[in-house]
Amino acid sequence: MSDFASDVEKGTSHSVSVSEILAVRELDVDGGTKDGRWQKMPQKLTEAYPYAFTVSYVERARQHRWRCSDVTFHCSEGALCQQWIQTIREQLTALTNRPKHLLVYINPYGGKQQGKCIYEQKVAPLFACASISTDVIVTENANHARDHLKTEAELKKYDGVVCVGGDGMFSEIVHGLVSRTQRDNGVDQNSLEEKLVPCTLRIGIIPAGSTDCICYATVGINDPVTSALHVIVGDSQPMDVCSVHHNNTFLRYSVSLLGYGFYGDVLADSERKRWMGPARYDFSGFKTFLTHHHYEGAVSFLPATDTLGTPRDKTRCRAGCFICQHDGQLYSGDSPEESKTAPDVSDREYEMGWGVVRGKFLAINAASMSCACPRSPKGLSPAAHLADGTTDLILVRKCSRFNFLRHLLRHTSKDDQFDMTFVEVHRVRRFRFTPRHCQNDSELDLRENGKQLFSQICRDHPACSCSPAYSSWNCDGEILPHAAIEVGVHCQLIKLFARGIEEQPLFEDLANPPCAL
Ligand SMILES: CCCCCCCCCCCCC/C=C/[C@@H](O)[C@H](CO)NC(=O)CCCCCCCCCCCCCCC
Ligand SMILES: Nc1ncnc2c1ncn2[C@@H]1O[C@H](COP(=O)(O)OP(=O)(O)OP(=O)(O)O)[C@@H](O)[C@H]1O
Ligand SMILES: [Ca+2]
Repeated sequence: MSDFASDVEKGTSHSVSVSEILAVRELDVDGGTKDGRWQKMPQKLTEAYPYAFTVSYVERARQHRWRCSDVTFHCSEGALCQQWIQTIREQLTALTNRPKHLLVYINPYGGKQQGKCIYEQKVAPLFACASISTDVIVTENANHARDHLKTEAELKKYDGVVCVGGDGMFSEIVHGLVSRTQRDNGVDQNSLEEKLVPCTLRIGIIPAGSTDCICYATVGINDPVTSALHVIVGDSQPMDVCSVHHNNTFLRYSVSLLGYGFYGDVLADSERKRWMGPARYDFSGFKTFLTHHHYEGAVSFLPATDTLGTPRDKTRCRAGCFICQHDGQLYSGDSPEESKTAPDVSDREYEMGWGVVRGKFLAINAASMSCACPRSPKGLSPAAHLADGTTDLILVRKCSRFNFLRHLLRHTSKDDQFDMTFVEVHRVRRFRFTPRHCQNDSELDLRENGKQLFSQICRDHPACSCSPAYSSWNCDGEILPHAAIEVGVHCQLIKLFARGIEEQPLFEDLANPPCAL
């Protein structure tokens, strides 16, 4: 290496794994790169080493943030410089997991309405630097991306689909891709017993929404540059998907939260206040907390008795998670065949052993992943796993406002939100909810009439303590049209351009090195 000088200070060594190199580009002797970028170089250096190339690579910063950094190598011989560039390019080409052509959907109205600007300023230049070509669609209405993926998109052309937006936009992509995959494979989504076919295309999320909880749980932060870099290096994170049915009819898919009672009411109220932006959830949350409605019904569930983890574990789902690598299964040997026997919702042997809980509930939540977000850094179910084939069913029984507030507050501290007499949590593969007053198919009419009646009464008598008979299900931020639902978890149905949250203790130490004498 004596013919080279790097612009990394002499004496410090720095190694970057090829898998985290984003691109390599040649520099002109005058300091300009062949791709038009310009870089200032000291004159002495250019005289001694007139040839140079720059390597762009992933650098880790605080709180799971990734940044694109450059290091330039100067060289005295042109042929040697070319050889290095060529070799690095060959190494990068050999990385087959990296996407080359992506389909990008931008929601211009999500979150703070910054989607387009975020993509153009922060993400597109990185994709270009990594030689990724894109077809970009700015959505014109809700469900544009879902319907395009479902029916029109020429999926064979792409190595992945990227959405710029929030959890709602991600949900559109999931619905489009999963439905398309089932249709192409002749699978009927209406049957809860059918084993769904996993999607082959990976999904990237460039966060530009209000909650971005999928990004938090899969990357550790909602930062557009970090997410773009995870796409470029071709990361892959499998994820469970819940299917939600009503009377053997498919309603929706869910990947994060299915919430009835508190979170359903917060969402229903907040939808009318979209103009407030992300603050609508805090406003409606406060209002819903004060109304303190409870709902009566029965929850039946199939516990995941054969699973490796529990919702009260201290360990967390992190990059390379052992539990997710084994589909959450307890298995006795190392044979790959054995580890592939993950039960899906279609397995009949699991028909036995259902549990039932009846009562009055303030909230019924099913968290398929932690649902960590800035409002609750550890999430609704801190020990939930991204890809173990289960969801954590959290039942919060009717209790005083004071106790419910204590429970909510624990989502923001280290204290255990499940360690309360009125809260129970079960790790399940499947569950059903039947509201108390639901007896026949006219539930929806009853629900709508009942809701209107009660909301009228409560508007007229704001201080009254009556609770309406029905709440709504919050399904990843969308309201479901039915209260009675049946839910099944489909293990690892989709894959994201992510790797799970990386443990970071080493970085924190390096960033604040101890003083040397
Ligand atoms: C006292 C403070 C307690 C704070 C407790 C906060 C717990 C927050 C847990 C958030 C869980 C988010 C789950 C993610 C669901 C997403 O699929 C979905 C789509 O993006 N987002 C929402 O539905 C958006 C749901 C947003 C829900 C926000 C709830 C805010 C509650 C505020 C309660 C205030 C009580 C104050 C009493 C003085
Ligand atoms: N062009 C559009 N016009 C109106 N709505 C759209 C458009 N494109 C997408 N949508 C819808 O906007 C909804 C909200 O978008 P998105 O998820 O990006 O932001 P958000 O709701 O602010 O964030 P979060 O879901 O994280 O809370 C989605 O459900 C999506 O279906
Ligand atoms: Ca899960």
